[in-house]
Amino acid sequence: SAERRAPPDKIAIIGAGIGGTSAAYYLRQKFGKDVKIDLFERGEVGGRLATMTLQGQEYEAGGSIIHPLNLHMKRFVKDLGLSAVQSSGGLMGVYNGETLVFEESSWYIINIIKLIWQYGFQSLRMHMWVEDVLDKFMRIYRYQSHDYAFSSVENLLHSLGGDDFSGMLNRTLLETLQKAGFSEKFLDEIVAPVMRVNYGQSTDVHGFVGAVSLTCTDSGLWAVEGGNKLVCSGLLKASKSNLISGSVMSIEEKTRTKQTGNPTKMYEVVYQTGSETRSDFYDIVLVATPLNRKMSGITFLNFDPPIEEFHQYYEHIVTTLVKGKLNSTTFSSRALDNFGLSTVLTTDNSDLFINSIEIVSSVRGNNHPQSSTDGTHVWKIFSQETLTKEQILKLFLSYDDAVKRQWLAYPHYKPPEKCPSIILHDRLYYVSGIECAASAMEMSAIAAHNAALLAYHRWNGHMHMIDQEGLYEKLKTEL
Ligand SMILES: Cc1cc2nc3c(=O)[nH]c(=O)nc-3n(C[C@H](O)[C@H](O)[C@H](O)COP(=O)(O)OP(=O)(O)OC[C@H]3O[C@@H](n4cnc5c(N)ncnc54)[C@H](O)[C@@H]3O)c2cc1C
Ligand SMILES: CC(C)=CCC/C(C)=C/CC/C(C)=C/CSC[C@H](N)C(=O)O
Repeated sequence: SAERRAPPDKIAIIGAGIGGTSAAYYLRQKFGKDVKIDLFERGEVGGRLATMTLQGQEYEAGGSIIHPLNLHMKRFVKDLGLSAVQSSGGLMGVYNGETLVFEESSWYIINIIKLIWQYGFQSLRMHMWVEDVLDKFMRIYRYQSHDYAFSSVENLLHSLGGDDFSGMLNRTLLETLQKAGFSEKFLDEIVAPVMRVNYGQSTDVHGFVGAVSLTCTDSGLWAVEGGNKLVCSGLLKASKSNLISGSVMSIEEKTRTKQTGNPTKMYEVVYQTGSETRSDFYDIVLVATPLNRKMSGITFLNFDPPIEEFHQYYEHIVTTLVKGKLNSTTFSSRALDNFGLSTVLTTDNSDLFINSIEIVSSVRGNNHPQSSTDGTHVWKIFSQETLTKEQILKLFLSYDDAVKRQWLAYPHYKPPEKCPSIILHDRLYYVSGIECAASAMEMSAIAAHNAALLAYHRWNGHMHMIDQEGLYEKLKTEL
């Protein structure tokens, strides 16, 4: 077996969302108990996994749903002793600004007949296309369980399914599905609404994020009881990392003399905590927060060549929770008693001021929308802009309370996509670059695992464990 160098003394991770906390977990697994890991967080542990409180109950405000085949998230929940709850399976409709162009039925067989009647076998074909992408995507778990790492997002995707797979970043979902023979009607009425609810965008996103988004039409979606952010606090604790509440301002490489007397290149991390500015030195640094358009306010000082800048902007999305009685006549001619839908998605119509509206349950409920005798529910609305009072009154006959949270939610996807480097500098790694492929909790966990493996192999000179070609064939026969 390959020789191992002494582990690093100190590692810094910037950002305590799911990316940063899972990086801490995997770094601890790889480098062992003696490495000091500092995790910097300027806001709340969880980042985009956060809850909002409405009338004393907490609801997911950011990352909400998890796919049944998101194996890292599944493993975290198990290892941390948390519980999963199934996401509610109410009925969905699609509104185009004038009418409901599609409505689910509570009868499975009626649903199938409706789908075939309206769209032929396109729904089935779409599921087959998505399952094919997902099948290839699942190979990452095998590669990571054998400790293989990738130095770029493109290499990672290429290892999963070759040129066709990494090439999905370069074509729009629309082009991809049109070429596969899907009709305009199906793309407008089914595919586009799914892109709007999940990524606040259109079918102009690239094919890979399109497929990830469409996996949300699978059954068995779930969430973490008590809130998805519990995974982050659990991983932080399990990794025995040291949380530093502060905002990282700059990173610079400097030569330091360690206790051993050897001059060593380290990164100086300067951060603001309360009114104080402090700094500390690290052997390895992982950045687990988007660097796009200076969103995270981190400056890389005196790097030659300079650390690249990432220009792609993040979509502004507003989550609004309203406890009230829906004005169902905004969407259909039916009164509330007869409405029956718990989710309304929307087509890509610029006159619409919402992307979606759905009934939600509190993170401590059993995730079946709390029953209501008077037609009042808690509704979650996604919109590009903050809703005005007039807009809320258009959606609701009456409401008791409303709260909102704004996000720079996920990248604006515009193929062809050139992903950021994972290796920003010798021992400086970028976890969040994976969001160029798709932004989701599981994607951050995969990127974190990859960055931890990459840092470990590069530290120990195990270059054969990085960007290995033909992994699928190589591992197919191994148990
Ligand atoms: C409204 C919404 C709905 C979503 N729904 C889903 C969903 O249903 N399912 C799903 O899988 N995904 C969903 N996502 C996406 C998912 O939430 C994100 O992909 C994921 O949470 C990103 O995690 P992260 O750790 O990579 O980044 P973040 O959670 O953004 O973590 C980065 C952290 O870094 C901190 N930070 C930034 N700059 C500094 C600094 N200078 N110093 C110190 N700390 C800093 C931030 O405060 C933040 O806590 C949704 C996202 C949003 C916004
Ligand atoms: C990575 C793979 C294979 C699957 C992840 C699928 C997934 C859960 C993607 C999340 C997409 C996303 C950003 C959804 C946002 S809105 C979700 C939901 N409708 C809500 O109510 O919050």
